[in-house]
Amino acid sequence: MTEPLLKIERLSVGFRTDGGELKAVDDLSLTVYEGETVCIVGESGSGKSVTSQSILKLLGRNGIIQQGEIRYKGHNLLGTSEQELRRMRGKDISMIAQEPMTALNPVFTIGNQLLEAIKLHSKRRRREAREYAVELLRRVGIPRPESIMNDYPHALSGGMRQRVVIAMAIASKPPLLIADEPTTALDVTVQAQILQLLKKLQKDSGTSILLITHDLGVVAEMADRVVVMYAGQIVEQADVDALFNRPLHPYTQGLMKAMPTIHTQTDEGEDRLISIPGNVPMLNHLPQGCRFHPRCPYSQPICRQAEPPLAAGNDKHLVRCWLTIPTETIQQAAGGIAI
Ligand SMILES: Nc1ncnc2c1ncn2[C@@H]1O[C@H](COP(=O)(O)OP(=O)(O)OP(=O)(O)O)[C@@H](O)[C@H]1O
Repeated sequence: MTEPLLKIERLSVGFRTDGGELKAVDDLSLTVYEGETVCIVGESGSGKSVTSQSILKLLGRNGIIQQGEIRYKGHNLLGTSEQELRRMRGKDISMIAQEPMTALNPVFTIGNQLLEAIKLHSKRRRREAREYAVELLRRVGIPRPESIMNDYPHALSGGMRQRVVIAMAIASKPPLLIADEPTTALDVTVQAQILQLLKKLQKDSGTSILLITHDLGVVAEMADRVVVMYAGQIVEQADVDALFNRPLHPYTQGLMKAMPTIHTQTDEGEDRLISIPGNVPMLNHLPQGCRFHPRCPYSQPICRQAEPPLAAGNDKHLVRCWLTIPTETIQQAAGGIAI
């Protein structure tokens, strides 16, 4: 197999806070290969955004990379200067955020901002750049692109703004797109259109996508591989079909039961949402043992005492759960704790 485009190895990220240092991401490893979509899924606060922000060192001032490596085309991003990273942002790796207005400046026209993004990494003359900008707007499905160039962001709907942000993000044809909840702020029908757009762009240009979402519906639609995070750790990682056909971690199983489907409708035809009881633990009050055990319907004594390793279930399917580990191995690891 070829080298991955992006390889994160044993990454831990902390934050200095008034209450001491918090570990928001704990010993996380993942890879993204050329042309594939990897989804990171998990509830709010599980460390998805912190993972993606670490890639281009966009953590706030109180963020600290405690350990690990992030390699893009074999090049260690964590050892890269701020100047070099600034050159890489947009050219090699682009980010699409949840709320398009965070990427757009309300006082400049769409055309100004798109031309700026184009000229940042290419030597096109003004006329060529303008033609390319119009072509990009057309490619992301914006009707009447020439006239939209003169509009200000507030004149567009949320879905159209997100299309503009995507146009800016792909202007320099970056091999890797990081999209952090790109459809969460949009209406359901618009969400589907934006996902279709990302898929089409990927098919046309072979871009890799690291997609962050809390929505398993989005994962089913988009992912080749899935990373499930809980309280800063990966709890399961698998190809999308393997994950949906046979989720191994009780947390993933819970997320799937919480997905609205026709099977969860009541006799009156209303959606009955089954939620996972309890909440994600606070990072400064993590439970001993498995971080999910207080919410887990299958919790055993070992789960309350020792943290399970992330281990191979079958083939490339990884899971962090004592229930999937053979009893003899647990007894050896736990030194005789009852299971
Ligand atoms: N600058 C910061 N200072 C302190 N704690 C932070 C900071 N940024 C993030 N955190 C904490 O890190 C943890 C992980 O946050 P992160 O934003 O990655 O979660 P998430 O899974 O992306 O959730 P969401 O979907 O709500 O964004 C949270 O507990 C969050 O409060």
